Amino acid sequence: MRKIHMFDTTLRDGEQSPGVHLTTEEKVAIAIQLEKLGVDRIEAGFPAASPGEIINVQEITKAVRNTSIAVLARAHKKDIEAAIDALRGAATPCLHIVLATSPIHRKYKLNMTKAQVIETAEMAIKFGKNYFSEIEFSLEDASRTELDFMYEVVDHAICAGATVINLPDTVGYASPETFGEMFRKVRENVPRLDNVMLSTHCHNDLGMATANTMAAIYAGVDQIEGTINGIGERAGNTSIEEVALTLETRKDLYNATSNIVLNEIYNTSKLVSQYTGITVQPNKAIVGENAFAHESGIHQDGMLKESSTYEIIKPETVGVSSSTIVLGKHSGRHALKKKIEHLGYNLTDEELAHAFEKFKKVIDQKKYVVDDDIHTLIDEDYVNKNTRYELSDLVITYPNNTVEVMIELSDENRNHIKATVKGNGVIDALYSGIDELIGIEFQLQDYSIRSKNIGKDAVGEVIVKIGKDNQTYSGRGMDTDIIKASAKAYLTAINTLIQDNVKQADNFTFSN
Ligand SMILES: CC(=O)SCCNC(=O)CCNC(=O)[C@H](O)C(C)(C)COP(=O)(O)OP(=O)(O)OC[C@H]1O[C@@H](n2cnc3c(N)ncnc32)[C@H](O)[C@@H]1OP(=O)(O)O
Ligand SMILES: CC(C)C(=O)C(=O)O
Ligand SMILES: [Mg+2]
Repeated sequence: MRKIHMFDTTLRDGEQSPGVHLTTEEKVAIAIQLEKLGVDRIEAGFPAASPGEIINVQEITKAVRNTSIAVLARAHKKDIEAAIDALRGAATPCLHIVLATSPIHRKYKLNMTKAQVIETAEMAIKFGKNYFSEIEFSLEDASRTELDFMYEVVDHAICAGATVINLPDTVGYASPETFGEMFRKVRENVPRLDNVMLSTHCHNDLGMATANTMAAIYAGVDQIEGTINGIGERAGNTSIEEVALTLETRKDLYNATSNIVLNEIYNTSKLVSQYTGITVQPNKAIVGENAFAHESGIHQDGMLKESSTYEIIKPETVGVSSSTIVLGKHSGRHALKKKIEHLGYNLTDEELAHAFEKFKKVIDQKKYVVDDDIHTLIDEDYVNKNTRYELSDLVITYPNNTVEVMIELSDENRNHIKATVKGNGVIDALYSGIDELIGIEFQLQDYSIRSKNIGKDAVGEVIVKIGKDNQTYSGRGMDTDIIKASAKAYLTAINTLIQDNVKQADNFTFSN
């Protein structure tokens, strides 16, 4: 199987995203993470851009020793000198020289003839070759360059010493049907390409950066260039994570792989988003918030039965902890049942049908149904109906600097039972008293408390989880008195435990 060389330009083309300016520390932190991700080469910056950029690259070359570091320069002596300065201490440096070749760029931007373009490229590569063994030469705007001229430039560049030839789709003009063909033709017409690496670099102006990159891989390129989260000039670059996952998922088609450590993808995406300030769109492939979220009933049902029905990538593969089931307007009974079980309830089919009917009414009024809504719609009909033990009285005293709780419960036959217990704090005494009265063994797994609104008289909400025989039961209690809320939550969980056993849902996270 072929190995595709992954050239990451998050710190160069990615930093060309409008509004992005990374500090030295941020660039170094991203470079370290890119090395962990397993990219083969990191383009660390454009040293001629500013004295600070030279320092940025120098710091990166100190921190990253096992991954090749490249920098970009125009076909200009002073740009190459800045690159020499920046890469002086690098372990495996690469000089990347760019010069446009398309008629539009030659005429309007460079004001150069074809012969001048070839001469300028040759001079720059030969000058760079005195300092670097690895030189990448990019024919900027290659996808809009005449093929015959492209062959000529590529051949001259290789003769001058280029070790990588990069044919970029600088303005995102290419389409997969013809882009792959361009690489086949250039290989056929420039035999010397067999001795160097052939690369591509795509932009996303028409939303086809990854598609074009995959077409180039299919046509035989050795290296692809891209950025994390697809950031970059204008609409951005090919996103490295999309290519890595396409190779992983479609080995049957591309018969190629990469050195990317897939489960570092999500962490890397988060880091880049945090430092660049560019948020990832929720529906972005692989790293978007919704990439592993399922909202509609038919999909959720399929997912719960067998995740491969609706997921071609397992979230853990890219470092995401789990898929998400989002309860919304389009959700169905299977998802609701799973959610209800996840919250610690076990309903009969009839109760579930009733809860589902109520759920559909609630969702017509709200965009999302959160855990509170589910608790409310079930507690109204179910928990309250099945209550065995209820709090009937509670007295808290503090004799001689200790805590003592007198608790009275009514049981299912409306008999009143009482206990007075000392404890290490009110909740400890309260829960010990309840344990003594009910006499069932279980473990308190979790206790949490929060305020439902603002002010001294706010309603406190307590959620507890208790466990017995590898099963978990939860209970919720609300009261302006948080001790009473604690007692109610504990009793609800105990009533559910007594009533039956409920298995916790696994493998799925529910959004709330
Ligand atoms: C496709 C890409 O992404 S290429 C990389 C783009 N990245 C950057 O430009 C970031 C860093 N750039 C910079 O900081 C500045 O542009 C600098 C320092 C490099 C140059 O600044 P200036 O000298 O003021 O020139 P300016 O950027 O305004 O114009 C570009 C000049 O370079 C020339 N030029 C453009 N590309 C190239 C090239 N590949 N090789 C040689 N000359 C080039 C242009 O024709 C123009 O020349 P002119 O002044 O004779 O008309
Ligand atoms: C420097 C080159 C490779 C580039 O960024 C482009 O052509 O888009
Ligand atoms: Mg680019």
